[in-house]
Amino acid sequence: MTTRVAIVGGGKIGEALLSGLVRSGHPTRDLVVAEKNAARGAELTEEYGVRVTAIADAVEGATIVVLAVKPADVDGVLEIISGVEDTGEVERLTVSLVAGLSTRHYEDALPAGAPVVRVMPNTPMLVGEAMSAVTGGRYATDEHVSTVATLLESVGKVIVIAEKQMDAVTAVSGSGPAYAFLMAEAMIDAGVGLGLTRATATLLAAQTIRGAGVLLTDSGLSPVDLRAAVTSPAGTTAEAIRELEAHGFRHAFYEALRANAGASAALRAAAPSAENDG
Ligand SMILES: NC(=O)C1=CN([C@@H]2O[C@H](COP(=O)(O)OP(=O)(O)OC[C@H]3O[C@@H](n4cnc5c(N)ncnc54)[C@H](OP(=O)(O)O)[C@@H]3O)[C@@H](O)[C@H]2O)C=CC1
Ligand SMILES: O=C(O)[C@@H]1CCC=N1
Repeated sequence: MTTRVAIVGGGKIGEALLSGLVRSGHPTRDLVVAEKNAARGAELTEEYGVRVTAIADAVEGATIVVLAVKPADVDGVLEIISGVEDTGEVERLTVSLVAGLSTRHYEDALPAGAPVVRVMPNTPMLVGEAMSAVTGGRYATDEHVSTVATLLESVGKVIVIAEKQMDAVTAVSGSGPAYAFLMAEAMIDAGVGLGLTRATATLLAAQTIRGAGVLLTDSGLSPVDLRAAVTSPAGTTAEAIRELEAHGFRHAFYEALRANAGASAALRAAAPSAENDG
């Protein structure tokens, strides 16, 4: 059966999914976006050739409804979706990309027994290089989870996890690209400080991070081994690593990821129907 996907929220991650699906050959006639901001909607139509419409219209006939709005906008969207009659011709699967909120939160708002799958993706989906983690709610069957996993495999790598791991996943891979970009900014600024042009420093940092990423995913070696291979005895890298460690680099990551996971849990605690079992 055709997978007709409605993406509610055409912001950063909604566009990343849209772009990834279009790049992977998903027919645009089977994709529709609901986006509140008309100018933004027009941009998406121009860029990807997809129809942008109101939520109720987008959801009608969709087999998968993806929620890609900010956590605070979720309940309003769920109210509209719940009001759209399920014709019974196609089963509607609700997929949330939203941080923090548990599958139970959606199940409580949707018609009884509605299947819900929760995903934590990341923005490299835009270029088909996402890392997505998937978990099913109480009414989601293995088939629902595998339908979503298959869809997301077309835009990157996928793992199926237990819902209780979602906050940790958000901390590592959901937000992870931001840490890599922050590191790139810092390397570029430091390179400029050492006399490189910004363009040269940007090229050097970007290709270095890309190359290191490919080594990490494809070499079969651990990060420890890969770093050791760069760190020549009495060499330059050892000096840099010593400084990074002296400035609390590793500790900063522990604390940053803890703060990130805490922020996810806080989103759940603040939700109107406070469900804390995610
Ligand atoms: N960005 C990321 O890297 C990741 C984000 N996520 C999750 O994805 C969700 C979206 O994040 P992100 O894309 O960054 O946020 P954005 O603000 O970029 O995107 C959300 C979009 O949804 C629109 N919107 C809000 N309400 C409605 C509505 N009722 N109908 C249609 N569109 C609506 C917003 O419009 P307006 O701005 O006008 O309100 C905005 O364009 C969040 O819940 C986040 O936790 C998950 C993983 C990674
Ligand atoms: O910053 C956020 O809240 C979202 C979730 C993961 C990445 N971006």
